[in-house]
Amino acid sequence: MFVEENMPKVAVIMGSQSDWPTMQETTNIFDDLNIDYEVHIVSAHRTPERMISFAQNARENGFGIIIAGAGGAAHLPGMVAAATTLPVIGVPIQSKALNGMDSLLSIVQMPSGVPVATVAIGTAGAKNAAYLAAQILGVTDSHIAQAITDFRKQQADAVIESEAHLND
Ligand SMILES: Nc1c(C(=O)O)ncn1[C@@H]1O[C@H](COP(=O)(O)O)[C@@H](O)[C@H]1O
Repeated sequence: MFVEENMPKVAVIMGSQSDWPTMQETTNIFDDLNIDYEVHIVSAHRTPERMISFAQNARENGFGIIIAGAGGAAHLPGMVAAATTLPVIGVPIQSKALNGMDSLLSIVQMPSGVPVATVAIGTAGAKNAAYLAAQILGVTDSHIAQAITDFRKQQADAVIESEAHLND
């Protein structure tokens, strides 16, 4: 695995272990793109001191971006964003009761001055959180930028390929 010297890690955090099947979609992409990350369970509600300590120390612990997944009353991404100036990407987990609309609205409507870059509900959002983080890292890391360019090409080729089969 190639990791550029001093490249910041991405923190992938989630409110509960039950969010892992969704957030694993994020880390699978980091594995494919050779991006360094750590996974932690941190909850604004259940482990508030741990959340504040995690967010306040994230930069000195080598993180450059935080991806936070949470469901229901999804306060984690916004509260982490309040306690750090690192960019925070919020992933609304698809909750059972309200299908993730609760998660989405809890994450997306931040007051001005404390942004959370909010992606779509569920696994599509978890994947896009990884691509967005990679694109941000790619601003200063040419290897990651190239990996994204290669991925986009494969994606486009797959679309063309899928069309070809329609006419078999
Ligand atoms: N939204 C939050 C926060 C938080 O925002 O701090 N902590 C846990 N949770 C969410 O509660 C849901 C149910 O959790 P359990 O399955 O553990 O009961 C999860 O989707 C989690 O993200």
